[in-house]
Amino acid sequence: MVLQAEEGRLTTPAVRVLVATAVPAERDAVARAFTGDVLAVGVGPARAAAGTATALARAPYDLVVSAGIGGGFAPHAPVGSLVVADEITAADLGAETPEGFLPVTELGFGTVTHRPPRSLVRALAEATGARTGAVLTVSTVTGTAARATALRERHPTALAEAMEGFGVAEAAALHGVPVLEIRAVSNPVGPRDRAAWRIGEALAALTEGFGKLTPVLESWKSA
Ligand SMILES: O=C(O)c1cccc(C(=O)CC[C@H]2O[C@@H](n3cnc4c(=O)[nH]cnc43)[C@H](O)[C@@H]2O)c1
Repeated sequence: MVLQAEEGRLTTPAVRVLVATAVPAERDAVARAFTGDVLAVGVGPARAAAGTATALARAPYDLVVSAGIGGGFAPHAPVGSLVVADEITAADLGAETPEGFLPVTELGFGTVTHRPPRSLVRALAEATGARTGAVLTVSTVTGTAARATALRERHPTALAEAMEGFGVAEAAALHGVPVLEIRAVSNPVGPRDRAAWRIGEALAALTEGFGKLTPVLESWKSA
């Protein structure tokens, strides 16, 4: 490991973190509390993968974080709560069959799940008070109770859904970089009621969570 001279002392270099959000409002909420690189890469897994892969090709990073607001599965992840993913799963990448949904892995292709470093997830949850569980990546925001129930039945540990985590994780995996996903819950997963989304509350929770992140990342890097 290269050592840096800082005020006459030798220190280990800071952990290099890339945070990828979907939209600028999420980027700004993270950047209010966090000094690493924060990029708004766009909405959906494809834009998120492309934007993250481009950033990773330009500079070296130790960790990539997919972050933003998300839908929470009630009652496990209420509005305003923070979720750190112990599993980032593409929930609609596969095939429908008369017998039900088949993930691409059961069709013989690719992957549908990425797992963030367990010790880091645990440490972050302790530091921030976040809940830990699966965060699902969907290309279509869930808009019915039936779909919410089907997703929880298929993914019993799911706490939240969002639209970018799996894309960010695929890009990170291609570059051999560990990944995290952190979501602040703005709305329940279920019947669509966009007017009821508590975006301000969720963005404030995101800022507060990232304010507690840096010491955890520093001790993880040096561990
Ligand atoms: O209108 C605004 O001011 C505003 C500010 C910040 C973010 C937004 C978004 O619309 C972000 C879209 C982003 O949010 C994720 N998301 C949020 N809730 C859900 C959900 O229930 N299911 C899936 N995704 C959700 C998602 O990652 C979107 O990319 C607006």
